Amino acid sequence: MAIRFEKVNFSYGAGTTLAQSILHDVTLEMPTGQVTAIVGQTGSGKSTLIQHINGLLKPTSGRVTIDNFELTHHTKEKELVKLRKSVGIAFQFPENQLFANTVLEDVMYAPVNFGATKSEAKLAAEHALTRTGVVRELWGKSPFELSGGQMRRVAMAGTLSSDPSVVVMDEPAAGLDPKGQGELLQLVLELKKLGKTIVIISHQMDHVIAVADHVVVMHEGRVVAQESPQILFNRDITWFKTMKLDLPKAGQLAEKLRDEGITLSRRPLTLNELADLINTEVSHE
Ligand SMILES: Nc1ncnc2c1ncn2[C@@H]1O[C@H](COP(=O)(O)OP(=O)(O)OP(=O)(O)O)[C@@H](O)[C@H]1O
Repeated sequence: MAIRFEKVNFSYGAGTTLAQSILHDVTLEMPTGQVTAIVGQTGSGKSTLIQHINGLLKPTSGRVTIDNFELTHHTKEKELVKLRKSVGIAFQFPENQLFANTVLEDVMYAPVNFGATKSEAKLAAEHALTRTGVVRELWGKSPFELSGGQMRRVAMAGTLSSDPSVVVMDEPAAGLDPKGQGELLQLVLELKKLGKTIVIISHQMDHVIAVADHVVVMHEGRVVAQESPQILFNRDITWFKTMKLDLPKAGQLAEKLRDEGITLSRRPLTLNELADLINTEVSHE
């Protein structure tokens, strides 16, 4: 599913005296079947932007097109059901996404909500939990008994269980240990192989280099770059400083890859390259 933003402006509290203008004239494209990373300093509007992809937020003006669905200020809530089935979002704070009595029930919620029978939903949930590395012993527990990293995996399973064609992840690696981060990046690449369109917000430039085909850079609510990582990471260092991006680390990584003869244009990275990049071990299964 191709995603296109055209001249999107967004204000929280639009039309009130407290209106806060956050997105300014955002025009961008997230290609079908590719991984788009959104980067930018804290408060640049990344989370606000991605909530437009499934209509949780609607543009104050402009429009978002997701395949043939058009989202504008005037789109009615009941029209959004179809869109929400196609677009799954894993939020920045998984604890806000979880609510059911058990892990399994939580992950079954989306498929049931979109019309699956209980047994179909259970199968889908079990599959998603396995895929995100949640061990069976945790399936009967309350999601609120889990560690931060486990909660994130369960929330991710809840996003995947309804098999959306677009998967949006807001800081999915936050709270995961290095091994968990490696597994998460592998999951992103697996989902891409399945043909999904993936949007990932990340502050970690090494992760961006490892998985992204396309990078959107946000600065103070505006898109200031949208290009391949190869082109982006060849920009002048002063540009990254202005955008307050963590370039030193990204720069070193790009340098290291070049030294080792791994060109950024070769996609996907092998598991060894990936492990090396994020300094951890990844499983070869
Ligand atoms: N529900 C809300 N109501 C009012 N203002 C909000 C709301 N959510 C976010 N904001 C404001 O919008 C701006 C952009 O926030 P947003 O969370 O989209 O940025 P971000 O780039 O995702 O930041 P971070 O990297 O810290 O997650 C910030 O100034 C934030 O305070």
